[in-house]
Amino acid sequence: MTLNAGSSSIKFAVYPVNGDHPIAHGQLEKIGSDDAQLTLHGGNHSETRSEGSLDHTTGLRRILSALDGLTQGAAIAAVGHRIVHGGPDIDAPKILDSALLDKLAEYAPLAPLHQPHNLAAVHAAIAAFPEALQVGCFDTAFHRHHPWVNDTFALPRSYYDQGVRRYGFHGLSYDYIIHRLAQIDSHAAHGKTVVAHLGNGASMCAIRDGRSIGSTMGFSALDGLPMGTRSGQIDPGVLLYLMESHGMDAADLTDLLYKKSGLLGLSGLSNDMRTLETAGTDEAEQAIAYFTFRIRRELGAMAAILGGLDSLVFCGGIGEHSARIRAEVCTGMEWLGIALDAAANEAAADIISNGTTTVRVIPTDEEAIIAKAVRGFLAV
Ligand SMILES: Nc1ncnc2c1ncn2[C@@H]1O[C@H](COP(=O)(O)OP(=O)(O)O)[C@@H](O)[C@H]1O
Ligand SMILES: CC(=O)OP(=O)(O)O
Ligand SMILES: [Mg+2]
Repeated sequence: MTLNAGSSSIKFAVYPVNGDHPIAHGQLEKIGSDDAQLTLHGGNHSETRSEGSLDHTTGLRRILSALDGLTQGAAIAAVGHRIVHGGPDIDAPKILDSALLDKLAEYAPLAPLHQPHNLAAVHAAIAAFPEALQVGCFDTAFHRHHPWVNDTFALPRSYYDQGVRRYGFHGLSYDYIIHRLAQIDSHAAHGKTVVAHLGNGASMCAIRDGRSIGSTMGFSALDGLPMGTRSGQIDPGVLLYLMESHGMDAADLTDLLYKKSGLLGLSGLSNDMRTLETAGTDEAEQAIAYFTFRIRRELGAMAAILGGLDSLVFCGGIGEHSARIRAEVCTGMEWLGIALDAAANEAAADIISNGTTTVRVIPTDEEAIIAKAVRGFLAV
């Protein structure tokens, strides 16, 4: 079984121990809204149902009971978990024992929208499947060998030694995409690639010869692009000002930056791109304009650190499904060798650019990369 708790979703799948096609899979989306949707697929059965308003904990309980029905009580040999933060040392999947779980709990303040839910899922899985192996797969692991200049901040060196580093996230998604790109076009997978993972959380990754050399996310999953409810990059002077002049403390800033900013804050309406694209208000349009502006800006920066660009890949809920956002990101990027093919983009075709830089849409599959890691531990 794989469990992948994102900020607004829980994705899940059940695989046979020695096969890479899930026997059941699905997702609970729009957690935190009053209209969460649970989609289930398994055998001949497919359904989407409204779950109303629920949190991650209740959502996980409903998922486990729905899966029980779909898998007809099949024994669960192992559960693979997406864990957003693995800290400075972890660069590969790990068996989750109690010492490691205690260590991972210490990183919860660094990823408050994710780490507590990821660890709650581990404890729920231990309770539900006490005999199963529990495996952690880390969003940070793919980025752990960044060049030093991209791993540090310009603070006194002791902070780096204490773990104040640029970690980067969405690593399971990037790992999957680069594996998939290697299957589609092995030459491209060895080249200079930028992957834009645009979901409720959004980041971009600069990949050279299959390895991450830069991420727009940094110490936390707040940095870089604006997101559903997160600010993205912000001048730290703003935070000092808010503390000094508005009397805000750490809890106020956490709430502001993680839960009230980004697309939600700018639009005053929603964190959900589908809602913003159809809203038609000036504020919703400005939120979309800021989102795509920051993606283009980071794309230029990443092409600079890569020394050029061979491939741009879109993935994540927005990257995979919004032709409009892909078009707005690509507009004006001819100088980078991108020439959008509008019809191919509308159709979300494999290749959507006619220029020297290949632009692709590749649906990401964090579950597949988790399941692969788990199979490694089961030695099948
Ligand atoms: N057809 C669509 N058009 C535009 N945006 C979409 C579409 N489908 C999903 N999205 C957006 O994808 C985002 C969720 O992405 P996802 O990767 O599932 O989230 P999470 O970061 O929680 O894993 C939401 O903003 C949602 O509106
Ligand atoms: C790290 C992160 O932002 O994850 P998600 O996109 O699933 O919220
Ligand atoms: Mg996600």
